[in-house]
Amino acid sequence: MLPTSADCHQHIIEMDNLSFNYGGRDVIRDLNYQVRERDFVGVIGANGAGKTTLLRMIVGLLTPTAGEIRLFGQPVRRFKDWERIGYVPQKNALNPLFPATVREVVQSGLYNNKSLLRRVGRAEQRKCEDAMEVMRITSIANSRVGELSGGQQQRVFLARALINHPDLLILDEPTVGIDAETQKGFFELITHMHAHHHMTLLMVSHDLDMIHDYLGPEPVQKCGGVHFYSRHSHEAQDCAEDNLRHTLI
Ligand SMILES: Nc1ncnc2c1ncn2[C@@H]1O[C@H](COP(=O)(O)OP(=O)(O)OP(=O)(O)O)[C@@H](O)[C@H]1O
Repeated sequence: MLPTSADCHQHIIEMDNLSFNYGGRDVIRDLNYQVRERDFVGVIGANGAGKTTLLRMIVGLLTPTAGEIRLFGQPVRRFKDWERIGYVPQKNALNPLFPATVREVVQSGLYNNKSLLRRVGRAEQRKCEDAMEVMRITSIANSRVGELSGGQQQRVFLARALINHPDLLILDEPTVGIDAETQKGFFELITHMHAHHHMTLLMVSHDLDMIHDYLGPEPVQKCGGVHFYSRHSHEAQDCAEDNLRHTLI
């Protein structure tokens, strides 16, 4: 049977009957949702609805009370390909004495956090310079990251997440504390990466205008107070091509 437009792309994140509670109080209850390759999923909800809790389960920092999450088909607890995923948590406030420079922190994204101060080759330096340029932090490349403002630090962590061109980018309120111009540039960048480079994105945001403009007016799924908005890049065209390939092979 030929794939339909709904199923011709790999599931990147699968959440099956997922629940989480803190001390017996349900935060996420019985969530079933799949993020497919090339989806851009926006997660909206009031403060305390459970959005950060959900992202922390997806990246393996919290264990579900019930149900399962799979990443690229693997249960999270067995998943090893973390370099395929860029994750920027909410509020990365750093100790002012944190010794690394902006450049070193951005470069560390190449090594999945294994070594902050490892030597890098020319191609890797180029990637780092590109990521810093995109996030407009080149002029502070040699500053100690602990001494920067919250918004500047956030841009450093975004550059670090982008440096590897991850297959899946997970962002928890990525533009909080960032000035309007950089915010606009950042949204242009991620929507471009979605539409033209087919990156898969999962983003928690309170920016309803951006979510509605890019992802549409209605959520595709709701779980308690957590609402999911979604848009797929080039769905019809890609799937028509895939169907054709299936027919020809
Ligand atoms: N470690 C914890 N122990 C107990 N309760 C917690 C813990 N962390 C979060 N909570 C509670 O779980 C609920 C969900 O929190 P979560 O941070 O996931 O919400 P959120 O939707 O991301 O909120 P916000 O928009 O404010 O970031 C909140 O009521 C919060 O108080």
